[in-house]
Amino acid sequence: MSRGLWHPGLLAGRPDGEPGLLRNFVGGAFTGSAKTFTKSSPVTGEALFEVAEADAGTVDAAVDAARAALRGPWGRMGEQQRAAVLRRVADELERRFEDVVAAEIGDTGKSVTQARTLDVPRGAANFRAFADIAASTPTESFTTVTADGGRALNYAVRKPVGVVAVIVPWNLPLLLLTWKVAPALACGNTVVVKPSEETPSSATLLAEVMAAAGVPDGVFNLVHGFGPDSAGEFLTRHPGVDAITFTGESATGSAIGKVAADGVKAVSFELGGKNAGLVFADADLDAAVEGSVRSSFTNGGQVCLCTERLYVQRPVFEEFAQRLAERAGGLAFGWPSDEATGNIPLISRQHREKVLGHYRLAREEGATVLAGGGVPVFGDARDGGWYVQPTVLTGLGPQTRTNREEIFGPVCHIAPFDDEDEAFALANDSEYGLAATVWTRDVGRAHRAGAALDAGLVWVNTWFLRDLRTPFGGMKASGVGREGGVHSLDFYTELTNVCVQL
Ligand SMILES: NC(=O)c1ccc[n+]([C@@H]2O[C@H](COP(=O)([O-])OP(=O)(O)OC[C@H]3O[C@@H](n4cnc5c(N)ncnc54)[C@H](O)[C@@H]3O)[C@@H](O)[C@H]2O)c1
Ligand SMILES: O=C/C=C/C=C(\O)C(=O)O
Repeated sequence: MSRGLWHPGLLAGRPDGEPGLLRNFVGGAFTGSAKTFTKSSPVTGEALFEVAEADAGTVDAAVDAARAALRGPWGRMGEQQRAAVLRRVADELERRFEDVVAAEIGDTGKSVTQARTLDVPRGAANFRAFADIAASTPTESFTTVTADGGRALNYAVRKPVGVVAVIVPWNLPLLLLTWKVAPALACGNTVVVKPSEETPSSATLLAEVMAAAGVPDGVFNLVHGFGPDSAGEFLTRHPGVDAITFTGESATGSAIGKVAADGVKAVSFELGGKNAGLVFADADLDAAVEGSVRSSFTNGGQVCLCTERLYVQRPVFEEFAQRLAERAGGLAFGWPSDEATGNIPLISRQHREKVLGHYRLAREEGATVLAGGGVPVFGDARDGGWYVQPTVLTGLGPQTRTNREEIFGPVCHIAPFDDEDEAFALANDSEYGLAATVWTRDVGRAHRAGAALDAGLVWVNTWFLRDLRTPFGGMKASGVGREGGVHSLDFYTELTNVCVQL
């Protein structure tokens, strides 16, 4: 018999008896369903959970519950009261800290160090940040002088959009879910969330947290399932949904965009990337190597912000390439529960096939493999999981598929450049425009990069350093719109301008 859903065995990616059942959460109650699917461990391939797949009727019930809750106590609260509820959610998440860590590791196989320092703290931080932002951001007001010399007062009122569908991927499950749920709720909306089929656990635990924190029934609803012809599509097609916020692949964003257009629904899309890192010869090379190890290999390279294209100025290219390859080869393959673990498994067999397909393609395109390129052998249960070696490639031109397609694994290609203009042009030569990272000691160049690079996020001498008040999102195929700070308020509210003739 299982010792509960979030048992310590998950920290090693192992089951503990019979797989537990993860259920949908509708109108404040957990509900099962006729159909279930199996969630397996990326670490060992063993079955961890059965998950209740929401059918169209369950999605209807979730949307109805969300709509009804808009008219209930939630709809009557002021923003300060809602902020207080969200702070209780953050407190409760922290009280359940080790359960959430176990849930995240069970689903993804990520390292305990990352879960404890990034994923779970950011979950709590998202609720506190948007409680503060929503409760303290003013709206505009203008006095108008009319033709006859009279006066009119204009002021804007923020109102919730209504029922928001939140559809998120598997790579940073709690972080990405709460990054959207927190501002949506802070603005007075109600939500129906659809986590990835690969990562049902932390969203289920968040439903427990919501109930314990006193979030009124129907404000947070959860439906499990897949995309097409399943919970994801039922939700985006639902006429009762007012807005869709989505993080995931660009192709999925495009499919959802078509459906949203039919329903004339507002969308916010955070999509894929093929992010460049630029290392100039004047950079602190130690910092650039360590920063690039992080930016290419964190979370098994499964972060939309990860660097898959590194361009290094010619005088330091050889040294940088050699040092990066050595560091990649030296990253520890521990169990998730080992604090020193540097490599984590990919999320699924299917995703590993995709990444290994790219490793093969790179060789076919003529790449030189400086590190990795294959699958590690453990001699233990992890051989049943979805690990690949962190991989450093070189020798390919900018038009190769390796340098154009998002791989979403622990892999980067490294190529030399001669001057700043060439570096910026190479970085911009992409269908995507999410993030760029620049390593330089030249302060003028740092600012020129910020202006020149076609990316929603430009980091200088750092990577993935986040302030939740700042705009976040991508250009080109990397997204539509911005979230973060007041930009989240703009998406999760409707503004009514009130004009009063004085
Ligand atoms: N820009 C960002 O902020 C950001 C952040 C994280 C991940 N990503 C991107 O996410 C991708 C990896 O995640 P993934 O593989 O889970 O993405 P995905 O697009 O396959 O799936 C994302 C979510 O959409 C659902 N979905 C799939 N098809 C759907 C449909 N037709 N209708 C409704 N829902 C549907 C999935 O079930 C899942 O919950 C990468 O491309 C990565 O770059 C982007
Ligand atoms: O995988 C993508 C990471 C996205 C990060 C955020 O959305 C964030 O830090 O708010």
